[in-house]
Amino acid sequence: MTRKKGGGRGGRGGHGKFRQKRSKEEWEAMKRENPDLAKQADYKLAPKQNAEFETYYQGIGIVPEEEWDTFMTSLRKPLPTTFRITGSRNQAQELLKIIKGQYFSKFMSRGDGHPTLEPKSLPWYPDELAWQIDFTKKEIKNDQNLKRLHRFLMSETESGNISRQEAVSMIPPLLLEIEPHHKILDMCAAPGSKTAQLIEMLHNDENILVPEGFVVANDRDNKRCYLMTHQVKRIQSPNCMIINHDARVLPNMATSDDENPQFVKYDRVLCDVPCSGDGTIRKNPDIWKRWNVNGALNLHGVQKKVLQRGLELLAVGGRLVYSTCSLNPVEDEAVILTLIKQCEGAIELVDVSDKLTGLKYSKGTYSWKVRSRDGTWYETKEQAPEHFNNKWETSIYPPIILEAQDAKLERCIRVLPHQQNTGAFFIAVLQKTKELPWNTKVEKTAEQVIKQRIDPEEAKKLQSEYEHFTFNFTCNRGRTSYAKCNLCNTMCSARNDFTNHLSGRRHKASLEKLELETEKKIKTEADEDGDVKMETKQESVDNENKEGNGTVTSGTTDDGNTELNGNHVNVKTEPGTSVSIKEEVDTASDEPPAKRSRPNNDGEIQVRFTGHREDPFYFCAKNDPIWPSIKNFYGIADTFNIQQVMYRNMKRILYYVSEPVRNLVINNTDRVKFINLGVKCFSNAPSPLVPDCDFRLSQDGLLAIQGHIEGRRVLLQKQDVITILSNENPFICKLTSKCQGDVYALDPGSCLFHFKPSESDPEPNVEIVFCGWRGKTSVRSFVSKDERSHYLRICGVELSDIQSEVQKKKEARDDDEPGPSGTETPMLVPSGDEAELEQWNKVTDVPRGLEVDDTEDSRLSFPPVPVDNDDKNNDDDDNSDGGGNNGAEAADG
Ligand SMILES: C[S@@+](CC[C@H](N)C(=O)[O-])C[C@H]1O[C@@H](n2cnc3c(N)ncnc32)[C@H](O)[C@@H]1O
Repeated sequence: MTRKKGGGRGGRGGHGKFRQKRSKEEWEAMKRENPDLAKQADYKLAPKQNAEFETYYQGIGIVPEEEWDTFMTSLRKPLPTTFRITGSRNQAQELLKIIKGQYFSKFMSRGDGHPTLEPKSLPWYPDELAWQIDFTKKEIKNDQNLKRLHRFLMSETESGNISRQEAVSMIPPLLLEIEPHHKILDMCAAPGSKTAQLIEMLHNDENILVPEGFVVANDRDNKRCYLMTHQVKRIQSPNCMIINHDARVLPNMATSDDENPQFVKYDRVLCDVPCSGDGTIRKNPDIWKRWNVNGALNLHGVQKKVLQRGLELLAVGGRLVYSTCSLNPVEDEAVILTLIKQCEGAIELVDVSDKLTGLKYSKGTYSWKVRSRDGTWYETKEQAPEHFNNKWETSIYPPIILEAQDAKLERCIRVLPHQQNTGAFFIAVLQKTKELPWNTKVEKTAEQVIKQRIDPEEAKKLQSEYEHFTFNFTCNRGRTSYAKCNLCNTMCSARNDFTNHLSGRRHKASLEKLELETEKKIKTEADEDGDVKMETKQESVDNENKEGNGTVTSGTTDDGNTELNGNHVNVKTEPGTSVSIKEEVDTASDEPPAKRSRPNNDGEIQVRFTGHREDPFYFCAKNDPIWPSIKNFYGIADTFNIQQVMYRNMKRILYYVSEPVRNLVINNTDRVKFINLGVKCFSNAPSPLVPDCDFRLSQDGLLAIQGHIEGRRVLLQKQDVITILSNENPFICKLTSKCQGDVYALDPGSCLFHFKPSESDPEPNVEIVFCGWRGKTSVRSFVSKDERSHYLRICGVELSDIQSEVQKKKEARDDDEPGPSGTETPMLVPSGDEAELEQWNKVTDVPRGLEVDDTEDSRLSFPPVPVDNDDKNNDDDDNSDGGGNNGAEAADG
């Protein structure tokens, strides 16, 4: 019998009959007729109470008794609004000036009987770039007086210049102290608010257009990876890649395709693990209903394994931040302490108390208790009944005081909601001081082992008995600290892990596979004389990987062991050969190489990743035939490496990635499931006006590549920026005389507009670079409407100044009068009411080429409308090119 999704009382995510979708009217009727039922059905109306939650946290003692009531009261209130100003330092400072001057000052004291807005900058966030307003998002949205602020926040968020993020969630990236050269791993990254912050920090130095470092953002949930793509895309960084793996077994990434490749060790790791989330109860009131003590107990194991893998991938000297939005020590200190003990001095908690000046928080706790669902408290494993201990891990119990002191657990940070009106959060900063004990390269010989063992006879016996294992007896007071299975690359950290592994399916399968492989090798490599060339077992496994038939990557599995990670892609091979992605791309051709991911029956080895199947990533070859025309047309310097340009399906949209990102992709396609990377830098949009080049610049990747572009650059004065951005297609003669000269000197086609502050034109104190089009008699910009608004704001333009023009245009449209030929079209900037905003969206999103034409004959010369339907790399809502179908909107191009 199958149960309907979401149906059934107590079913996963369902509140039985209450959980059906209702229209607004139905809700209203239900509230009138049966308020009790309505309350139960709507978690927003349900009482914010949970007796088990209260008893538990009162019993645990992380909130001082005298603060308990304030703590509970604050948990029941909705969250205030917080945001960060992003972007390069200069851009951020300019926007900050505008926010303070034009938005906040007006709302500081409204004098209309309403409470004032009182925005506060978060004292612990550098340069006044993070702000809190004690109004909820909804209050801001619904208050007529705050409409303008609301629209500003929305528009600047969409253009990526501010990020609406919970205050506490900004702390972990901050504590990672990112520098431009850092290799950064975000293990559980979706939906990506912290990833975005990490990428921004990587790009903090505006003198470095493409930093050396990179961000690998991973999430196990395939769908959430796509959510993250949207979040990350706003930042337009060629230094980031999104991958899709279980963080417990996150594959190693090779830095080369040598026989013995080096694997990436990250300088910074963010381990923002899945958690019970009770710290987000203010934002997610449904947690009141479903919280119980088992939530944390269930997650403790996963959290430990993700952290363990993070520490394995961290470079010695590197820093890892572990964080949860849970208040529960079982998910917090218990996880940290376990790993500190397990790592035997290789990691330590960092004291960051001086890094967060002004943040109120509680220090990590030394003691807690474990509670079962029947309400019994346990302080030690010994107190708990056997059935309880069989179910839960030993590491959930509190430590003895000395252990907690040794580990310096007080260095952990727990932010409580009432301390400064935020969500609750836990953060621990760890430093890796030496290699982890189970990763040390020196493996003990049987003789050494015997010397250090309490029971040398048993060690000797074990070592000779289990040929695939290496035993390490060097620590833990003479007890076996681990046995490593060299066959499966599995770490067994306790005696029962070892026996479980031996009898487990994985080990048996590996043994069988090894036998089969050895047999096969013996057969195929027997020469005519019957000589047999034997391979070592390790070589056999290595070769297997090179052929794309399984990848040896270590990772930690459900049972805490490290295993072979069977993540795979389809690698097209002729029988007996292996084709690397490098070889494919070096064969320059206009056609994409054969699809690597398409299975076929001859010679292709099919190996699978989970989730949505991704199109492959192809990199252009050095001598790629598409390149000379682009290079010549835009005057691209020789410093630009065409091999960093990538495409996915057809060479219609070209993406740019940083060099380290490219190298990681080409060396790891058979190990890693890449979801998204690169920024769009060129797209194919042929025009009869531009016979020499079919590719047009794209705003997304412009900042990353503009340093290499020597031609087709028009220097603007501030007045020109305003003219171009506030009109759809202004005549060239409306530009300043110097600018007119530059534009007339260009042939029609895609170009780059550049404003640099100078002595004569000092404001705004920030460079502005955007894509545009030089038509026959007019120019236009190719940037999204939100970006246009942003740059105009930076230039000090009050959008309402051109409101009347919008109104005129709107009226003309309403009367169904076509726009007069030979006139330029005023920009449609949103002003006051929703209707106008709607109109703005409508108009700027529709291809309007013919309508806004500025010369009679140019109507005939519109380029065919290129539809970016193979732009799968980025998601569908790409409006960065002025919205609508690319190219077709060009004024007269
Ligand atoms: C707390 S959320 C991360 C929030 C994110 N860091 C941010 O700031 O937007 C936890 C994430 O972990 C992911 N996740 C759960 N189990 C995982 C696993 N075993 N490996 C990797 N990701 C996992 C979930 O899909 C979820 O997106």
